[in-house]
Amino acid sequence: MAQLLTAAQMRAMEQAAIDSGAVTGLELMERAGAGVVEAVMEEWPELAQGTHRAVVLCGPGNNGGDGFVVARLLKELGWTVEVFLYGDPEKLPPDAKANFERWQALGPTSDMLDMDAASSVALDPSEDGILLDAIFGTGLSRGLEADLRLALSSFRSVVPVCFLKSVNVDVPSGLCSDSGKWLVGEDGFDTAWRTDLTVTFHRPRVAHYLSDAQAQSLRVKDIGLDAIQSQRHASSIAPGLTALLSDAASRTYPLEIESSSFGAKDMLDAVAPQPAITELLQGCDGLIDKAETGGHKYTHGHALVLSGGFGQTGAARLAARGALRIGAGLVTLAVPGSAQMEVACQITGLMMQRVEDAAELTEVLSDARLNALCLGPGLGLERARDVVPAALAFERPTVLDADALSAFSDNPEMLFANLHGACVMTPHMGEFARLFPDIAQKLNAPAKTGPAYSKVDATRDAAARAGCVVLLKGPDTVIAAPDGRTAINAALYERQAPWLATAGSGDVLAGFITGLLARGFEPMQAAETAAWLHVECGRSFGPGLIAEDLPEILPKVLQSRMG
Ligand SMILES: NC(=O)C1=CN([C@@H]2O[C@H](COP(=O)(O)OP(=O)(O)OC[C@H]3O[C@@H](n4cnc5c(N)ncnc54)[C@H](O)[C@@H]3O)[C@@H](O)[C@H]2O)[C@@H](O)CC1
Ligand SMILES: [K+]
Repeated sequence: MAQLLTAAQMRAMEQAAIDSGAVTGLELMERAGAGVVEAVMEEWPELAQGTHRAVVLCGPGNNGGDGFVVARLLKELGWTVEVFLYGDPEKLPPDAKANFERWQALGPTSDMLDMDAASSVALDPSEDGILLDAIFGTGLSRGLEADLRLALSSFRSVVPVCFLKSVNVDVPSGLCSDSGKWLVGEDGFDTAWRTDLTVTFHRPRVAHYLSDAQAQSLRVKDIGLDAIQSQRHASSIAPGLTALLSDAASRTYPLEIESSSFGAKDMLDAVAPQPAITELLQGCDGLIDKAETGGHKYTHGHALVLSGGFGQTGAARLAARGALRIGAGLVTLAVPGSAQMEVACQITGLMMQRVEDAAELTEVLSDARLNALCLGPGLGLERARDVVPAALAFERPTVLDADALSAFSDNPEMLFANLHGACVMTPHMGEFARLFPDIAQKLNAPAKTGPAYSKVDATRDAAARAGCVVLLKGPDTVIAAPDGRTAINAALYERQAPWLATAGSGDVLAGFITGLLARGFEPMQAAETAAWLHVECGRSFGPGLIAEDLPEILPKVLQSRMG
């Protein structure tokens, strides 16, 4: 678990620390610069040996100030350091200016817009090292102007020629730190580029987990705000925004901020996956101890997974297997007559029930022990339009995926009218855009100014409109509840699991969520936990993964959490 901060929140925390008198802005900047140097050495231990080369690009604000600190520290280590500035040194804010002046005592600063600046760097490819982007951080307010973009791309073209690693201070310049969007300039162009390393401070920004096209690696360096904050009153206020990274990560206690611009509504609470995971493992213990405790399979819930017709049952079978593996006591596949033989030949451990249409489903659901439903994988559009309203009428915990969403593309209002608070919708971006066209349009529109409308904003808005949990898939899966609680399950950086992009993977995720709903997890918790475990399964299996492997690797993942 990691708590994520917006630019405004980070600024408010820094300001509160400075106002408390415990630290100065200059000291925080020094720690930030030292943190960057430390992160670079950690990322590439070979750079910690001997001397190397740094090309440092500084901007007109405090991000640039961090850059001047890095330049000085590396120069003191004996590195060859070349510094370029975008902007007027006279207009630098006070802390950045102080560090500019300290750098000036050690070496020159050139104009970054000088046409020959980048080519002079390229002339000497003799030493490896870093290209440091300290142009803009959390203060970026609009897209980069064309002359700066041109200069930046010239410097970037030097990177492979000179064997440099590309490093960003805080965020890559041009990326909106609240939304993960690359802001476009007046001419509609942006500066998108995937770099080697981003070094940020105190806590990650929201953007670090919202875009997979920014940096290969992310390091978060402590600048002493935790130590200051532990001397102050700690608070946590919902609704929260969390990255579901690891239940082993440290707990966070946000500073209590008195600034009026820093309202409770924006505060990020630490809604960790820890409680959910713990509960799940206790559930597994319960299964193991079933004989002793007298537990019964019905006490672990009974999930019903609706299947499509003949030749279309694979997706539902995958979902059902996922639901069973994650701990539902019983899982039944609801199958039309045409597909009964096909399903019967393929399943073990699962049960089967003939459900031809909405009327038969209504009859089957009169059994109140069927306490979680999965609608969508392989269901078929026509069958979905028939059975989905009938299923939703029972107001049981329900996952809606794939065809259960696509079937209502032409009339999303009809679906929304039937949804209830115990539902979890799991659209991918295409399905999302068909159900929430206006929200998707807002999300996909190029942004010239920040903070831009983000995937977090879009998922929250969709959850509020639908009145249920929405899980919007991607390498940066966002999960939001109608009350504003939000989590990002990011399969980025060290949690990358590209193998999850395989046919049927989403069906298993729907099954995982359904299984947890059957176990009594509340919808948000079920979606968060299932999404987290889904990525862990992908990581655990590794290359060669097919969807069938996901439920089968789950026991190993769960056992590893039991320690
Ligand atoms: N506030 C603090 O105490 C600390 C801040 N730190 C650093 O400070 C950064 C934030 O500093 P700032 O708030 O000064 O913001 P930035 O340094 O990101 O940039 C702000 C400046 O850039 C200008 N600007 C914004 N977008 C522009 C564009 N597209 N074209 C041209 N100019 C543009 C603004 O008018 C402003 O002058 C953080 O990202 C972090 O790197 C760290 O030193 C830690 C301590
Ligand atoms: K930067």
